[in-house]
Amino acid sequence: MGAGKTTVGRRLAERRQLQFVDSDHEIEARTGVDIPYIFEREGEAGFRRREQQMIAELTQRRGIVLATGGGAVLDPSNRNALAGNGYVIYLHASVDQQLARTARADNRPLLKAAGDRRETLTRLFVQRDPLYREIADLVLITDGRHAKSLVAEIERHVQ
Ligand SMILES: Nc1ncnc2c1ncn2[C@@H]1O[C@H](COP(=O)(O)OP(=O)(O)O)[C@@H](O)[C@H]1O
Ligand SMILES: O=C(O)C1=C[C@@H](OP(=O)(O)O)[C@@H](O)[C@H](O)C1
Ligand SMILES: [Mg+2]
Repeated sequence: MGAGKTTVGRRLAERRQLQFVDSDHEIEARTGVDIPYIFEREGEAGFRRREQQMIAELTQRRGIVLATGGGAVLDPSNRNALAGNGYVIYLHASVDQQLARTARADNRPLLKAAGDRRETLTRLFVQRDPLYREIADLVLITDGRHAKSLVAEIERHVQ
């Protein structure tokens, strides 16, 4: 969360004239409600089921830039679908950077729940970082870097 998947993904798609798809936005469009509402009604497990279905579907499309939610990497079938169908970029961000980038938004239920945000992000980072590395074709350190420069670096790698 706050690594810049949605922001960098959208800019990359614009630059390459590809369609941009964000799995969270697709889930919201399909259900007609927002992510916090899904967490409220169905819990995280319900959201993960929807996310898994959506990623299975979206990874069958070609010629798109797909941004996932930060927790999609937890599910082995998501990891297989992503690694098997696309070029996977891990946008790495430190917990400090994530805290700064997510400070204002209130649309991330895992960060709104009771408890210390730093502790939550640290726990998620420890759990997820190895899983991202397992499937990444490219790892980019995003701390202190503008989206524009990250997009330029991705373009250099994929060309
Ligand atoms: N490289 C960056 N530098 C500065 N701010 C960024 C960068 N990438 C994203 N942001 C900002 O951080 C916030 C979270 O970015 P977002 O793209 O939603 O992250 P994610 O989808 O990975 O959770 C947004 O307000 C966005 O404008
Ligand atoms: O890290 C997570 O588990 C989540 C990240 C969110 O997406 P972003 O990573 O785009 O914020 C969204 O899918 C949901 O709130 C759960
Ligand atoms: Mg996002």
